[in-house]
Amino acid sequence: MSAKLPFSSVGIIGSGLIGTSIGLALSKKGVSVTMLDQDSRTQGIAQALMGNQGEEISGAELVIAAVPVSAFPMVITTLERATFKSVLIDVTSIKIKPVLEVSKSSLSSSQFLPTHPMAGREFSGVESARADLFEGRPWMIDSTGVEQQALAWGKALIESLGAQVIDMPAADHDQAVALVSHLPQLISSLLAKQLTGKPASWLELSGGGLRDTTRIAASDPTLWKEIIAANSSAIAPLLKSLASDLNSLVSNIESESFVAGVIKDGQAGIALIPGKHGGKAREYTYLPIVIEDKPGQLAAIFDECAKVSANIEDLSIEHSPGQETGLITLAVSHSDAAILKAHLESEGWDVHAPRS
Ligand SMILES: NC(=O)C1=CN([C@@H]2O[C@H](COP(=O)(O)OP(=O)(O)OC[C@H]3O[C@@H](n4cnc5c(N)ncnc54)[C@H](O)[C@@H]3O)[C@@H](O)[C@H]2O)C=CC1
Ligand SMILES: O=C(O)C(=O)Cc1ccc(O)cc1
Repeated sequence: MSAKLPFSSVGIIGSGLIGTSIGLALSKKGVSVTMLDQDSRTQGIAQALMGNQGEEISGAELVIAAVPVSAFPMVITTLERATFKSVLIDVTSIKIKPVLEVSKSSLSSSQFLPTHPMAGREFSGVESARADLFEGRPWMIDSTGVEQQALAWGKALIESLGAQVIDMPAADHDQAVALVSHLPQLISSLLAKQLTGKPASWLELSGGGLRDTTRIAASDPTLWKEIIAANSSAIAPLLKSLASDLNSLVSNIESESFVAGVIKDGQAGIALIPGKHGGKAREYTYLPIVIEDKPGQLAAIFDECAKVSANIEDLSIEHSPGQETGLITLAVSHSDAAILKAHLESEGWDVHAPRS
């Protein structure tokens, strides 16, 4: 039994990005983890990563369903057949649907904790899994009607992975993620689509702005088509509102004051996004450092940060083709910025004036 966790064995159904990331983090804490997947190759890799043999899933104290939205009913059927009586947790990106599906099954609704980690990557699959994926991220649960032990186990699991529990009703969650996750995914995909068929020489000019706004366009269409379909009623009004804003912009694109208003409204919106631990909006200092285009520069900067205990909150790298130098910008706290700038300069790095 792990020192901190109230359970010692976990079965994870779905050995992709999310399932294997949870498994890796739990294995590191001494929990016995059994990985299952419909794909035997994937299951083999995931189980090998856990460093143990795996056991019968029906014997696990806690089962986590980490499958696509459409596969959750199959997980329910598997557990029904195994007369599974213990705690079940899911991680699917929408919440009303799985709650309804469990309520219609012979599984106990009070032993089922619906959850959603607001962490992930644009790359799916077992190969993309990382034990630290959930560190510092919000992880939604809906505790409505959930029995005490199931709730305590779910919270212990989430907190042990370094995530922050946010309890809200499934219906509120689905409205919220339509805005903060599903709309951004669709906009990112539509934006990236505009790039197809354009001259490669134009795309060579791409900077951080395009990269920031299109990163999640690399996401898996199979996974996302199901998420969007399951939450379409919450997403549709947001798309209509956006379409109306786009139409107004098209009509007023020649008006400087209208465009200034669009940019200003965006500033007001971005200021509302909380910092990485769900606290107040970001207040970082951005430190630009010129680096040479040779291997090891990034690692060397991280090493210097560690020497003065500077915590990197975020970073961006700008690099033009054929250029022998690049620019790395570190986002750090105000106090870390001053210490880090002085330290890097004393070590001979080319550090430029910080900006807020
Ligand atoms: N990708 C992301 O960033 C996030 C995904 N999620 C949710 O987590 C769930 C898993 O997503 P990912 O790990 O990204 O997907 P993934 O595609 O990396 O992994 C899903 C795995 O489930 C397996 N699978 C499908 N049907 C199965 C079945 N009936 N029985 C056993 N295994 C089955 C697939 O073979 C695949 O290995 C999804 O419901 C998704 O909405 C939640 C938060 C973030
Ligand atoms: O990569 C990102 O920034 C994400 O936002 C990943 C993500 C994808 C799906 C979810 O349900 C939650 C998070």
